[in-house]
Amino acid sequence: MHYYGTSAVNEDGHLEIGGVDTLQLVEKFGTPVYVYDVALIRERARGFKETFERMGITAQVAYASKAFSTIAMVQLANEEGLSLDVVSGGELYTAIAANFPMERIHFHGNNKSKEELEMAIEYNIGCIVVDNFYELGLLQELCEKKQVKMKILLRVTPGIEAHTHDYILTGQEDSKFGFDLQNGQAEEALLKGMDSSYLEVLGLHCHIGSQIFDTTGFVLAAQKIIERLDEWKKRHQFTTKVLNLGGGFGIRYTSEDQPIQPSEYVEVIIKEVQNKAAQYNMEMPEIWIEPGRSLVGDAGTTLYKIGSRKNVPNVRNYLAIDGGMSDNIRPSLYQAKYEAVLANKPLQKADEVVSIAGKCCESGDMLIWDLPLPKTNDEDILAVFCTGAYGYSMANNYNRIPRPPVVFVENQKATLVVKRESYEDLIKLDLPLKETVTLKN
Ligand SMILES: Cc1ncc(COP(=O)(O)O)c(C=O)c1O
Ligand SMILES: N[C@@H](CCCC[NH3+])C(=O)O
Repeated sequence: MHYYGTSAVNEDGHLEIGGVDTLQLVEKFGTPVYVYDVALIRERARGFKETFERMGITAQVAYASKAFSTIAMVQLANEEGLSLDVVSGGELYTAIAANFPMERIHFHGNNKSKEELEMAIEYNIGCIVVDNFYELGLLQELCEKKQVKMKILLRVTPGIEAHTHDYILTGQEDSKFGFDLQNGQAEEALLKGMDSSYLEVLGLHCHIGSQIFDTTGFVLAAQKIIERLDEWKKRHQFTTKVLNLGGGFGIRYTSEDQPIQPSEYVEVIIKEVQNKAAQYNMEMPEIWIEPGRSLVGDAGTTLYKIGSRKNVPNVRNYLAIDGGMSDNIRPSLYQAKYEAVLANKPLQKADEVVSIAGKCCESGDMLIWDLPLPKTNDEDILAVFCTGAYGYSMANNYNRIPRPPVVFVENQKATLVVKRESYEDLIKLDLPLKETVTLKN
């Protein structure tokens, strides 16, 4: 079994994380519960930042908070000197509540509303990553009205097909995101941005997809963008201050995944930008990146209680846990795979193969297929590894299942950072039939 970060088996033969026995966590916080290894998040953040520092590159490492956005996580990102990528008013609001420095916030999204843009302007955030012509016009209008100048990056699609699941591919021509670099739209957007007295085009952004293991896509994207920047320098005297190459660095969920170290992705990107910049006699831009999954993914473990079992003779043994697609939708959405152990006896030899079913009313609510496990009793605790990215952030209340709490562990200490949702929370926004407002014609 692969143990991530501070995860280990302790003297009592239990899984521990951050020096805390997971069974104690279960006793205190119940199940399901998301547990985060804070030391591992810090290590990952430092891995990215130190590589830029070592190679003498001015950079921003922006945590893509869509992967896992809570006040405590945003504060942790701030403690580690990261910048922050937000994609909605809600993520921005979380950053505001966490007192995150506004100048290090970058606002993304392919359909930011007028209200969201106004909020970004009001809080004077670091920059807006403009995605399309509609937004460019709207932002220019809002900035003019408020008589402010906003820094922007233009998100471009370089026409790269990275090797990953179709739903998380974003750099190809046929994408809902960004200005196309090849068909002239990116250049048109640049001219509009340069022409505006209320916008300052800091540079370009691209994000080719998520859970990518190969550096080729990043290299090709950097090449294509810098070639275009050279043309724009000649034609429009535009020099880019910033080149943001997005996130998407892959992590290990199972033994099928073989990611490289975060530092290796960064080194390859830096070297390519340096080579290309030298080739075109271009000033070296700042390099920004936006890792989400690779900062928090393997730091998260979800603990579940084992419940019912259904054996279909000669077919399959189903073992159900007290969560499922409501706290981790990734297996149902992307056929994502995970590894797991019994937290109360991780070293015990497997003696059967089971499939872990969630408790939602959906046949597709299967968390792990064909997992070798020791014979289980109900009340055993299943620890599913690597659930730190897009688990809590994509959690939902399907079947009115309350979302689990989030606990940070570090140096033998556990801190509750998100409370468990209660049944009262679930109905908090509901109004009884008689009190609802009806609109009459
Ligand atoms: C624009 C942008 N930046 C950053 C990310 C973070 O990606 P990941 O979590 O794969 O690092 C995403 C998500 O794919 C994204 O769309
Ligand atoms: N939510 C996706 C990644 C989407 C990345 C956001 N652009 C996942 O869990 O893999």
